[in-house]
Amino acid sequence: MIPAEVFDYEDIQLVPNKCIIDSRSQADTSVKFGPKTFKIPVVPANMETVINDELAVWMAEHDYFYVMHRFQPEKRHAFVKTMHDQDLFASISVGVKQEELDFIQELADANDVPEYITIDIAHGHANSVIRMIQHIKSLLPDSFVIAGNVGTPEAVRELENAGADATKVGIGPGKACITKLKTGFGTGGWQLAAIRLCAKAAKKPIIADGGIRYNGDIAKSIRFGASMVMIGSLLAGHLQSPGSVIKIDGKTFKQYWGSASETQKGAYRNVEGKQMLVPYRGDIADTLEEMQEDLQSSISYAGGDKLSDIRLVDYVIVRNSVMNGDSY
Ligand SMILES: NC(=O)C1=CN([C@@H]2O[C@H](COP(=O)(O)OP(=O)(O)OC[C@H]3O[C@@H](n4cnc5c(N)ncnc54)[C@H](OP(=O)(O)O)[C@@H]3O)[C@@H](O)[C@H]2O)C=CC1
Ligand SMILES: Nc1nc2c(ncn2[C@@H]2O[C@H](COP(=O)(O)O)[C@@H](O)[C@H]2O)c(=O)[nH]1
Repeated sequence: MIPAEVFDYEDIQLVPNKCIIDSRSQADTSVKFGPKTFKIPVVPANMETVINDELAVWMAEHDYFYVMHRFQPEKRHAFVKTMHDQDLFASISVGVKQEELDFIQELADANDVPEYITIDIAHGHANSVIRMIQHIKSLLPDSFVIAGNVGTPEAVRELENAGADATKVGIGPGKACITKLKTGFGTGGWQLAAIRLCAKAAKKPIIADGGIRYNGDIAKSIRFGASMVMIGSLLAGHLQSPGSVIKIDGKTFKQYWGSASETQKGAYRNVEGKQMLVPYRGDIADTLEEMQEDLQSSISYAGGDKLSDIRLVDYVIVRNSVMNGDSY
């Protein structure tokens, strides 16, 4: 049962503990997720304006997790082969339609086994997703399967019981999302509380997906039980981001659109996302490094020396007042 009392990122402050390290550089931000260990618990969203082949290669080469999107389905098999030819891990997304089941069979027949497969649909607590998890696990048992998206403990349990190795939590908190407005449903506005509820039910890792607006929100996601944090808008404005560059009144932006937007779908049918511009932010390497430095600081404030120490800190609920109009 979902409690009526819920909160989101801006309502929470983590409470500091005594520092036990002499330099933030001593704080270890690395995370084991599935078969591999990554530098930070951050993954760019599997969206067409956030990740592409080139960025995926760069991320894998630099020990960052990535999930390739599923919107050029005909290129996915070659993508897996190309990554493996370069001795890099392959991490792809799939849907749940018949052609996606067939694609899994195709990969299995060719023995091209992606290290990670993310089942990516809007309402992941569905029989179609359970069928897909079981299909992947029977044909590609060595792939680590991430299933989503969900927003309830029941959904996490059911997908885990079906064989998912991790679940992705977040229905409607995304920046380009209009699910809450179009359907009345979702975790938009209480995403952090949803992560907490889902993580308490989970026996396997969860990914917090959507709603990250500041680097500190990554630490908050970890505190409430996430093992990995998926980020769209905050990572869509970079030199390497696939969206086009747009200049308005001397300011530079990049395009960012929802995977369920009219732009992505090419038709106004079951639209639950919009297109928007995000500020240009330069090289993604700098942003990821800043995220790592900020997480190292978070670990030091937690009184620890590793990521999981953030899980142990107290928190206070400050009901939106924390921002006080702050921004940077
Ligand atoms: N995280 C989030 O809050 C959200 C994310 N998205 C993203 O948008 C993209 C498109 O998502 P999605 O529309 O699911 O993908 P698809 O259009 O590929 O739909 C996947 C399948 O699920 C069916 N389906 C979709 N939604 C529902 C539903 N509410 N009830 C029953 N069946 C459903 C579709 O059939 P049919 O189309 O005939 O219904 C289709 O067969 C994905 O990348 C997804 O992650 C979209 C919305 C919310
Ligand atoms: N409701 C919708 N959610 C979407 C859509 N496209 C992507 N998404 C989700 O948003 C996050 C990224 O959120 P952000 O706050 O970091 O920008 C992404 O990972 C998806 O889960 C959409 O069209 N509608």
